[in-house]
Amino acid sequence: MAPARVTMEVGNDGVAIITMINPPVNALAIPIISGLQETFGEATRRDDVKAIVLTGKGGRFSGGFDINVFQQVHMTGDALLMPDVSVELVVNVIEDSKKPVVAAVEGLALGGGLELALGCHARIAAPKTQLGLPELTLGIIPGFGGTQRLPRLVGLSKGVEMMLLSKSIMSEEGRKLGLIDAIVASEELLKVSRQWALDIAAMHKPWIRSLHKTDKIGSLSEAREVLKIARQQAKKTAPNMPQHQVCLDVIEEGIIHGGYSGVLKEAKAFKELVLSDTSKALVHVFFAQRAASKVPNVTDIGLKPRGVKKVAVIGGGLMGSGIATALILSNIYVVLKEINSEYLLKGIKTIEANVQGLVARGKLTEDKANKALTMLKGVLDYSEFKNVDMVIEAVIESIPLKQKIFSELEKACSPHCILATNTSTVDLNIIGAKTSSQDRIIGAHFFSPAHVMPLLEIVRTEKTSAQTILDLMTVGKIIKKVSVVVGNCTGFAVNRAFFPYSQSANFLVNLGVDVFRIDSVIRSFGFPIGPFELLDVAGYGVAAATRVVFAEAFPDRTFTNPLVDLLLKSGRNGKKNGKGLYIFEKGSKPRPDPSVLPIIEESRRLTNVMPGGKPISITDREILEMILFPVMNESCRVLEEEIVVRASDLDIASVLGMSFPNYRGGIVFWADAVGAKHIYTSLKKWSQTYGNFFKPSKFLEERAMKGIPLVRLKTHNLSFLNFRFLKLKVYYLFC
Ligand SMILES: C[C@H](O)CC(=O)SCCNC(=O)CCNC(=O)[C@H](O)C(C)(C)COP(=O)(O)OP(=O)(O)OC[C@H]1O[C@@H](n2cnc3c(N)ncnc32)[C@H](O)[C@@H]1OP(=O)(O)O
Repeated sequence: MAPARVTMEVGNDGVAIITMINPPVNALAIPIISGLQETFGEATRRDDVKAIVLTGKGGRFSGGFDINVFQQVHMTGDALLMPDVSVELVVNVIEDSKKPVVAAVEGLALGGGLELALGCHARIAAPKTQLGLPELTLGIIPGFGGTQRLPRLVGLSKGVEMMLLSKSIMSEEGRKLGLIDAIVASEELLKVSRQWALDIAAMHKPWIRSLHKTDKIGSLSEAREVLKIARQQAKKTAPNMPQHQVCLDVIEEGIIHGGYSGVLKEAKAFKELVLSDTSKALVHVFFAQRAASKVPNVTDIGLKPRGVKKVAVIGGGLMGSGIATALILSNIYVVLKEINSEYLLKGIKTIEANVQGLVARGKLTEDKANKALTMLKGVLDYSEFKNVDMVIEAVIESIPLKQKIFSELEKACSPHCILATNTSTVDLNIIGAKTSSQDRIIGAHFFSPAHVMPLLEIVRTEKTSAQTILDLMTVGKIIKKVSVVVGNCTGFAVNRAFFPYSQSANFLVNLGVDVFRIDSVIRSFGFPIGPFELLDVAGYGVAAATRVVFAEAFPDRTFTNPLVDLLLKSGRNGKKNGKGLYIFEKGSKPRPDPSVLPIIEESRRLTNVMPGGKPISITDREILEMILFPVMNESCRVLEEEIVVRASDLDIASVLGMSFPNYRGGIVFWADAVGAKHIYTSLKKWSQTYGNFFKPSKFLEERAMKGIPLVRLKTHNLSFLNFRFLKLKVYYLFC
């Protein structure tokens, strides 16, 4: 690939076209920043240049500052690796240029990319160009003046909303808001932009320095009110992340003391935040997500994905209908098969309700909803299966039933059809045992609700062909899921690593710890709900079924306890019947139900694990550790058995599949920040008191003893990760 560079071409009309070239997104890498300094310098000096147009090559303006540089800063701790762009380039060179500068924006202008455009004197955009400042998702704030210029162009409330929610807008909305001066067809973009620049030079169009605009900010008291409300909301929605409040402080500085003062404060805060633990974790998650799309011997051997246009889904229950919804929303034809018309109708109604739910929440237009529903057909037999490209089986977790279905599929489908199962636990070799199609059998493990949750766990056996894996990954991309390819074992990667999660929470309850306190500790850590509310929401049936599977697979480390059975016996069914450990009432948040306490007491009496029969005394930190360290312990086994390609795959899977807080980087990243030694010593101590459930794995023991980070797998020679590990401060914070 050619190196990142900036070119300049001066036309006969006296307009210099400065183009950033760094595919695929023209990220502002260091050579691009220095290239901009040089070319702008030259354009300013040259007498034949009257005006300047800034653009990006390849239909994308810029995806922002090069995030790889943040990673280098995290590895070295050296914030000086980041050049001073905000004042030296955007203010001094672009905004204060003696020659007008127009941004010709196409495809996307995000983060630092949009900030460069904001520093220009006008912005011309192609239709459907994505514009946004998503920096907060990386644990930082905009650092090239975006906190000051965006509110001055679009208004304070809108600017705050776009930054705090990292919400992009399209150029059409940008035009209405005043962010974009004109929208023109892609082919006309440069022509119109160069004329616009000449018009500014000739004073036919206004020469606007957005940093000096004040008309859209409102009065000081109005601005303070907007910021106050935003602060309160951010406290609730992002309680453990510093960048939200810092962003608001920086905006306020500019409102009180002027835009330039705001720019200076922003630059300082930006550099501090880059070094924060939150930024380290979120940048790690950014790259973990992209790394998951690269699977050795699948995506790097020159295979081309075969088109998957029509998919059959077997089973219209919760999972099947969710999967069918996800497919039709992305224009893939779905044949939904059920065993009788009553179940089929129920499945179709669920899909319709899923689609209408998205309309009601403003996530889908009525037109698109209607179009999606035309992509769905219900059937009761296999006659439509001849020409489907893929089947996804989503029936109950019964091995004989799944084996029967797969034998039937072999006959009903073409020999090239992909045969996928949505099982969350059952070994794929067992499901395909009665077929001779093992090369095209694959796991497509969706998370509930399948049309909403972003993760697709793709399970391969040693016989699954690379083509089959690639095709399913491609379907994942089309339906906007993040695919993580994992190996075949009980529970695969996510459910396997997390099976101790609810068991350790139950262990604590049986040791005398309050159910609702446990949920609250887990929520404070950053999970959206605690393990017991999750139990109520997911339903006790799921818990009972998976408990058996894991108990059979891992009898040495399973904590069996009677709580779910006791709850069921007392007529509680969780959210399903409105009564579990919590009370569920329409229109209000689930409330802890104190009348459940005698049932919990009964469970404690039956398990009899409390030392001396008395409830243990425990801190919040210990509660968190006793719940998450067993998960890390099992994650170590997943890493050791190479169920995942790389440790960061488990990080992204834990974030997207289990809602592990992304600002803690995922389960393995967080474990390394805590330190293998501390995890190992704690587990060892608990195993001596409470038994094998807590016994540390060999992998963890080895890493703890040798001081090697968990992230490093046998097969990878990633010596720099060791370096990163040494640099990581333990950022094990409770907020
Ligand atoms: C000072 C400033 O205020 C600070 C900043 O600007 S911070 C950066 C702000 N910008 C962002 O957060 C945008 C991040 N990027 C994205 O959201 C998406 O990549 C995108 C919407 C631009 C494109 O998405 P999509 O087309 O699906 O491609 P995607 O696979 O994500 O990215 C393509 C490649 O570009 C890389 N890339 C994207 N944005 C990048 C960036 N800002 N820096 C470095 N690399 C970047 C990705 O890592 C990926 O690399 P790979 O092929 O080696 O894995």
